[in-house]
Amino acid sequence: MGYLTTDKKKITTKTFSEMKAAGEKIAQLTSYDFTTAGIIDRAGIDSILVGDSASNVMAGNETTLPITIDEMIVYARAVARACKHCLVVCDMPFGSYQVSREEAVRNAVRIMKETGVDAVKLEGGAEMAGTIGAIVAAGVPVEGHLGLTPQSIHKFGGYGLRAKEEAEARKLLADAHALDQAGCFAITLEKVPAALASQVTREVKAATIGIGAGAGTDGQVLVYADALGMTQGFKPKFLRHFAQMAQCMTQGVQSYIEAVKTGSFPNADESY
Ligand SMILES: Nc1nc(=O)c2c([nH]1)NC[C@@H]1CN(c3ccc(C(=O)N[C@@H](CCC(=O)O)C(=O)O)cc3)CN21
Ligand SMILES: CC(C)C(=O)C(=O)O
Ligand SMILES: [Mg+2]
Repeated sequence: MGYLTTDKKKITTKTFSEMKAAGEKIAQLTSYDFTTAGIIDRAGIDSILVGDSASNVMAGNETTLPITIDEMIVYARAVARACKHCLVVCDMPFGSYQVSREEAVRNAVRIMKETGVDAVKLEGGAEMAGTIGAIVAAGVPVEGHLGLTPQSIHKFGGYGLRAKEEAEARKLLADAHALDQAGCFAITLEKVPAALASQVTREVKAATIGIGAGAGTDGQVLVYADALGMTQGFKPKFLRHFAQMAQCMTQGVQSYIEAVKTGSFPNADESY
């Protein structure tokens, strides 16, 4: 865990269960690079997720499917280096845990060894319980992910609301219990009805972290670039912009251009 530069305690998976028990909400954002993660960590976030949304946000892909474990490791290592306080979780990318239990454990161990993150996260329900159990048994904390699972986009055919029918809701509840029993310390609930997310939250030991899952979960997660208003075309109903970074950056860039073009930058003080 190492020494911290301020008095704020390092957050662990145990802190998550203490926060759940105390009813203290958990705030998680994604991040993929050293500079941004440092700002988010020092701002006091509880957890950073190195999401496979890096595939979209960092690499410009349409989906999360193409990102590789080697790419995730580069992002995760940079984030882990920057974080002194928050719990850092790394998404296992598509293909790195579905083939076999052995390969899943090998890749989870590799992420831990090569990045310095605190935990891994993977998508799926009861069908992943055995894999999750094996990763947890190897000593690696696992966060689950239910509801809208973007790595299965081609199976579902869209990013619509999940588990709105009774049968799907019952399946999600059973999946949540399976993940809980497999030893997940947390479960992401993405784009599901608020009432269902609240029920899962009441019934499982794991801390639930919602995105488009209402206010009843133990915590919330957003892609940082969405939350800070950088991804301007993306505005699902669940998203709130907490800053207008695209506007702010545009103004900064235009000031720079203007200063270069007019010759006001660099001035004498900025020259040798
Ligand atoms: N920038 C970014 N933010 C995310 O939240 C995110 C990613 N990228 N990449 C991976 C997944 C994909 N995610 C998504 C994608 C779409 C919606 C969504 O609600 N889209 C539409 C509605 C689509 C529909 O109803 O079929 C929208 O309203 O924008 C939500 C989460 C969440 N993740
Ligand atoms: C949106 C969150 C939960 C995620 O999985 C990601 O950013 O990859
Ligand atoms: Mg993800």
